[in-house]
Amino acid sequence: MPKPCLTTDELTTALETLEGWTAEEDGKAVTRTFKFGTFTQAFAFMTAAALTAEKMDHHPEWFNVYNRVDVRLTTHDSGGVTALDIALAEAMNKAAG
Ligand SMILES: C[C@H](O)[C@H](O)[C@H]1CNC2=NC(N)=NC(=O)C2=N1
Repeated sequence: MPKPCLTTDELTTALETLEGWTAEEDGKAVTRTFKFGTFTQAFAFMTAAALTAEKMDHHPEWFNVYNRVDVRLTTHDSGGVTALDIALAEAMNKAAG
């Protein structure tokens, strides 16, 4: 059974405490760009985040160039943002330090 998508109000509230993340215009995903000092730091972040994502069975869409990691989170099974995306976004913020 897929998780329910957050309502617009729930998403707005969640984003208030989620540093750096914004909702896409249609509210179907949340995004953040992480910047690091070096490629090694960016890749270390991706490695830590990947292990967490695998444990959660919830996986990011992301794009890396040198020290930048663009992340998009959505729950494909539900067709929008769910509590799982918020939990993974929080974990990624912690992993980024
Ligand atoms: C079968 C497996 O549990 C599902 O495909 C999981 C895997 N990771 C996932 N990740 C994301 N972002 N959304 C999903 O709906 C999703 N579903």
